[in-house]
Amino acid sequence: MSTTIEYDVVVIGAGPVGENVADRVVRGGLTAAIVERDLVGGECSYWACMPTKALLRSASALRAARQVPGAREAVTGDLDVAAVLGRRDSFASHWKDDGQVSWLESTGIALHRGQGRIASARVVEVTGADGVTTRLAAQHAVVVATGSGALLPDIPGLREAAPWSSREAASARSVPRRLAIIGGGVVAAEMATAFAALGSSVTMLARDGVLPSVEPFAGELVTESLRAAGVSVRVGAEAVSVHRDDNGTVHIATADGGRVEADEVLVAIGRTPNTQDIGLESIGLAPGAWLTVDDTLRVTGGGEWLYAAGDVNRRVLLTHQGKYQARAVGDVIVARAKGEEVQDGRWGRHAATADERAVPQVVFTDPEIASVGLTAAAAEAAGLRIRVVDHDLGAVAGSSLHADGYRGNARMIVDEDRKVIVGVTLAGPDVAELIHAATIAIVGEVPLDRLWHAVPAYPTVSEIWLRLLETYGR
Ligand SMILES: Cc1cc2nc3c(=O)[nH]c(=O)nc-3n(C[C@H](O)[C@H](O)[C@H](O)COP(=O)(O)OP(=O)(O)OC[C@H]3O[C@@H](n4cnc5c(N)ncnc54)[C@H](O)[C@@H]3O)c2cc1C
Ligand SMILES: NC(=O)c1ccc[n+]([C@@H]2O[C@H](COP(=O)([O-])OP(=O)(O)OC[C@H]3O[C@@H](n4cnc5c(N)ncnc54)[C@H](O)[C@@H]3O)[C@@H](O)[C@H]2O)c1
Repeated sequence: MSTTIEYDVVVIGAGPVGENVADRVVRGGLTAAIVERDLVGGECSYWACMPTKALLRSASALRAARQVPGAREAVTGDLDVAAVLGRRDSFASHWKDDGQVSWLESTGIALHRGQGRIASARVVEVTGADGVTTRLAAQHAVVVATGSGALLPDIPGLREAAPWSSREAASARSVPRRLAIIGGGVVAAEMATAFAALGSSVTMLARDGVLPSVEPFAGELVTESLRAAGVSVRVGAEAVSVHRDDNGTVHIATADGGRVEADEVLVAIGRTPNTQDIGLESIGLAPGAWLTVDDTLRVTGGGEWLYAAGDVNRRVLLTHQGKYQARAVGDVIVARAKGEEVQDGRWGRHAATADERAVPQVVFTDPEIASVGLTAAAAEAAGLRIRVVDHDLGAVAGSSLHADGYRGNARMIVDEDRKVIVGVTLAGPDVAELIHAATIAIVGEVPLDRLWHAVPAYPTVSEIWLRLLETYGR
C-alpha cells in the first residue's frame, strides 16, 4: 500500500458523466482525480452511443438519397459493409483512449487507472492491473459515476451460448448471417435496424412490444418499417431456452412453442448498475443496487460527501442527461466547498430538475423517433388534465420537399390547466434535429399563446409546430 494522495474531489468512473463532473470541479477551482478501470471515455464513446450511431448512419444516408429523385438515380450500389465498419472503428477511436487522456491532462484532472472502491468515508482505494493499490482521500466529495452494464436474464443455456451484449453488437468485426435479438427496447430496435441494413437476417423477440415506452404510434411505425426491411418481429415472444450447438448455431425456444436459429444472439433487455464491486458495503450501502440520489445528486444514506451521477443513479440512462447531472453535481460540490449559496430549488443551478419531465431522446431507427417530456399515458398516470394533439408529419410542405413519400407523425401533449406543452413525440425521417425546439418549449414552460409568435421558417419540416397549434386551436 502506497501513501495516501489527497484531492478535493475523487470521481470513480471516467465515462462521459465522470469526465464532466471532474471538469466542472476543476473549473470551479478545486483539485480532482478520476479513477478508470477500462478506457477513459466510458461505454458511450467505445461501445454505445458513438459506434452504434456510426453503424446506423450510412444506411440512413442511403435511404435518404433513395427518397429523392435525381439523387436516387445516382445511387447505384448497396452499402459498403467494410466501409461502414471502418467508419464505426474511427468513431470508437479504434478503442484507444489517448485522445481523452490528453484532454484530462490538459484540464489538470489526475487519472488513476484501476478498479476504484470506497474504503471508508471520503477514501477511495484504486487497485491497478499490477495489483498495486493506491489510496485517494477526498477533502470534499466522492462522486460515483460508474455507469451500467448489460442485464442478462436467467434463461437456461443463455450464458453458455456466449450471447452478444450491446458491446459485442457495437464493436462487431463482421456481420452475422442470422442475428436473433432478445428484447424490443431502444438497443434492440436500433441494432435490428443497423444489422438488417448491413445484410443480416434479423429476428427480434420483442416480448413487451417494440419500443414500448414511446408513444404507441411511434413503436408501430418502427415495427412496420423493420418488417418492411425483412426483420422478423415477433411481438409477445419470450425466449425460454437457448443452446449453441457444436457447429456454432444458436437455437432459441420461445414460450409459445416457436423456434429461432441464428449465428449470434444479442441480449438487449435493459441495464444493471456498476455497483457490485465499488466498496458500498464499507459505508453500509448495498452492493449491486442502483444509487438513489436527491436533486443535487447526493446519495441517500451515503453521507454528505457521497454523490452519484449518470446511469448509476437510474434517473435517466442517457449520456446528455448524465452530463447535465454532472454539471449540477460538479457545481454544487464547488459551492458547498466554498460555502457559497446552494441553488437546489426547482430549476436552480444545482438541481437536475429536467430529469423529471423534460428529458429528450432520439431513437435512431427508421423512422427516427424523437421525443421529450411525457407521453400521453405518462401524463395521464401523473394525474395531469391533458389534450393530445396529433398531426401528420408528412403533410407539411417541408416534409414533402425533404423526401418523396415522407411518412411520419407528430404528437403534442398540452397540460390544459397551465396551457403549456408537457410532451412531444415526432416520428419520421430526420426528425432528430427538430426535438430541441420542443425541449425549449417544455423547459421554458412557454404558454401556447406565446408559441403562436414563434414562426417556423417556410418550407421546413418545423412547420409541424404551426400545424399542431392550428389543430389545437387559438
Ligand atoms: C448500445 C447503447 C447505445 C446507446 N446510445 C445512446 C445514445 O445514442 N444517446 C444517449 O444519450 N445515450 C445512449 N446510450 C446510453 C449511454 O451509453 C449511457 O447513458 C452513458 O454511457 C452513461 O454514462 P456514464 O458516464 O454514467 O457511464 P459509462 O459510460 O458506463 O461510464 C462508466 C465508466 O466507469 C468505469 N467504471 C465502472 N466501475 C468502475 C470502478 N469501480 N472503478 C473504476 N472505473 C469504473 C467504466 O469502465 C466506465 O468507463 C446508449 C447505451 C447503449 C448500451
Ligand atoms: N438512442 C438512444 O438514446 C439510446 C440507444 C440505445 C440505448 N439507450 C439507452 O440504453 C438503455 C438500455 O437500452 P435497452 O434497450 O437495453 O433497454 P430498454 O429499457 O430500452 O429496453 C429493454 C426492453 O427489454 C424488455 N425486457 C425486459 N426484460 C425482458 C426479458 N426478460 N425478456 C424479453 N424482453 C425483456 C423490456 O420490456 C424493454 O422493452 C436505455 O435506457 C436507453 O435509454 C439509448
